[in-house]
Amino acid sequence: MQKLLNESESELEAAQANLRSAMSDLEYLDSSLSYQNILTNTRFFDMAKNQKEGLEAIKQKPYFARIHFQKENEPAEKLYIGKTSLFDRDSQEPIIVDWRSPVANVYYDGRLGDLTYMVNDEELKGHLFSKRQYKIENGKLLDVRDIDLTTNDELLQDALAGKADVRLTEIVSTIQAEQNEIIRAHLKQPILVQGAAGSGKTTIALHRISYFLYTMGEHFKPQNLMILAPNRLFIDYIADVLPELGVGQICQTTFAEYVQKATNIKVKIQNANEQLENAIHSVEEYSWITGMKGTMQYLEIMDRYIKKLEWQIAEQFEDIYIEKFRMMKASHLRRLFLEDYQYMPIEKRLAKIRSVLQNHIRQKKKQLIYTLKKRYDDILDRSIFGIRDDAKRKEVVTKWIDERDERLPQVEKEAKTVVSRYMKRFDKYKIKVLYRTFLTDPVLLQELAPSFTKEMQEQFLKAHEKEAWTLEDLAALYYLHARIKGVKDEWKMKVVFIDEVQDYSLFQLAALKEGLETDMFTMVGDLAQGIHSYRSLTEWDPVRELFPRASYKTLQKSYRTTIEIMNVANEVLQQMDEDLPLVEPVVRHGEEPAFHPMDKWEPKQLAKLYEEIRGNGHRSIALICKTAEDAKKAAKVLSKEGLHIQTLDESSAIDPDALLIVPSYLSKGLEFDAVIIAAIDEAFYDTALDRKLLYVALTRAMHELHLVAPKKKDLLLKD
Ligand SMILES: Nc1ncnc2c1ncn2[C@@H]1O[C@H](COP(=O)(O)OP(=O)(O)OP(=O)(O)O)[C@@H](O)[C@H]1O
Repeated sequence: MQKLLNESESELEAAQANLRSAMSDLEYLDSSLSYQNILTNTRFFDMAKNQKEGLEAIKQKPYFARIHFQKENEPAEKLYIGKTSLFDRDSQEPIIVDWRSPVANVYYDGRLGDLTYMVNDEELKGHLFSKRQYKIENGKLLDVRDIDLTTNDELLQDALAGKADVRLTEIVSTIQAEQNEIIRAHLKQPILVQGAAGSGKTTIALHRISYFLYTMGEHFKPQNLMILAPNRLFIDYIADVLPELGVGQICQTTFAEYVQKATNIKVKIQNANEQLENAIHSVEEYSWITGMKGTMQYLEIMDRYIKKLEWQIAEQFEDIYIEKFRMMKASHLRRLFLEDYQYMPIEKRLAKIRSVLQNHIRQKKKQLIYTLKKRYDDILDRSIFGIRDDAKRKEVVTKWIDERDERLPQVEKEAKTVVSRYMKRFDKYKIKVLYRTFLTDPVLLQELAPSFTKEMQEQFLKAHEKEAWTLEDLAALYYLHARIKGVKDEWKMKVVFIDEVQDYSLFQLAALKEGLETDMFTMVGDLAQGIHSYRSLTEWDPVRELFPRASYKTLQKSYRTTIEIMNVANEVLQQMDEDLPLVEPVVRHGEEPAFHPMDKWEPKQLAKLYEEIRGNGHRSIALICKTAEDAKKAAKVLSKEGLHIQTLDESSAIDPDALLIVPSYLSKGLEFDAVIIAAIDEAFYDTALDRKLLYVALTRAMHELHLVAPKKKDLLLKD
């Protein structure tokens, strides 16, 4: 590797020198030639630079596994697997194969013995003699182990015993077979994953992106991929993994952010977590509206609205004329709009009709001018030869010539402007105004939502008296925008990865699918953590109906927590209304979660507990409360003790050295070495929402869990 690195360095230097001389040649060479020259040399320079950086990145840990493998009808070989591939310069033989390459699948998936694997949709056969794992750090080989089915995956055990860095890391060396199946599942098809807390959903989604770009990179640029995460905090949390996996430049955003950018509609939306807080405190009025706005029923209402607009437009088509000559019939234009171009967004259809008309009129105009000229010629002929009286003849001929000379340019001019004038009748839509009109106009509401009772209509109108925007409205705005204006190419991602998909409504997913015109979605989520379920998904069947091509997978093993912590979390999971299977922790033991009875905030005691946890060697430690209000209180109380604390909100950048104070719902997706759940002022009640909030909080802990409350039942646990 050092030899390759040296070579690569000299190549880079050479490329740099070439580029420099290409630049200096710019002045006296023919400009297009020198431009070419610079372009080629820049490309060489970039390649050399990437290669050198790639080599440097893997130098300290070039590979993590080796397979002794024989492809059918070929000699057996020993293949080393690493994060990127490395080839012998002379023979072009692989020295290290990339973990994403087809043959590496054998390492993740294959049992020892005869097996099959796929290359470019073709099934190949082979025989696997052995799988070997290496532990290499800083260029030193620390351990070597042969693995097969019977031995426990010690590398995995090691990895899981590691410390959380308040960041997600890549797991290429310990990907498990069930996870590998999802990472490598058919890339051109959608996939939906129900995975238990800590089963690696987020991690897998990120590895699938890396695998996707490796395999399909020729057809898809990273800019065409989008990952939708719940909030900025979460994006920050995953941000480091993508470059580590060799993936940069992919759009990482939230649904709300994406919609506002793609539609260019700026609205201040009520935060989903504020809505959630309202739900926790049961203060939201008319909560049926929030739920309803996420359903396919609401999508149908929007469809009806769009139909109505279409008819209004269709009615405005009239025959189009130049002078008294009809250029195109209204009925034809209407048919183009309502039928032939129906697959396009409304404004795109109108633009298309405009250009069709323009072309058509350009053709027709030539004919028209020809006909008119001919008519004048005939008349002039007749006048010249038919009128005897000189004066009279002169008068008539002049009249016709004057008329002709005035009329023909007029027709030319008319032909140029008629389409623009004609199309002026069609206004450009303002989506926000359009949608607000629907929310506030009783007649329109009655027409579009006939199934609403009188009372529902009244509540609906009342709820929208004041202009306010929620996440649900964004889905509707996006849908209307997509159907009326169409999503611009730069925002039309071709492949979408959604984490925490249980927090989406069906309408949100349908709107995205419609706007992006693709179903290539990788969706991962967990219904047991569906804390927004009053407005989002409570089962997967409707999603599977929406994505009929999607494969559906489940992950039941949790890699995050110890058996002891998972047992407590499972006790809460069992109380949920949904019939969800218990989570199986991978075999890893730890301390029994400790219960510390506390009737009111005891800052000294909590500070002592925190110090004890730190004393056990843990670094990322969170104190989770049910609500933001409670978290604020905890922060106030504890900061008086002089502890270094940070209260997390959605846009926080996590301080790895602080005691993190987090409201339960915001902790979703994150993980910490140790977690203290404090239900001192606000207990978790026996409601669907509280059970989920508590479950989320419990499953954040990797190694240690402490429960602080007046009574165990405040945490929904038995004494
Ligand atoms: N195969 C694996 N090898 C090593 N670590 C793994 C593996 N799979 C998952 N992990 C680790 O388990 C933890 C949980 O993973 P991740 O956060 O992706 O799970 P999740 O299903 O998204 O969890 P949640 O639903 O709770 O957000 C992470 O620390 C991850 O690195």
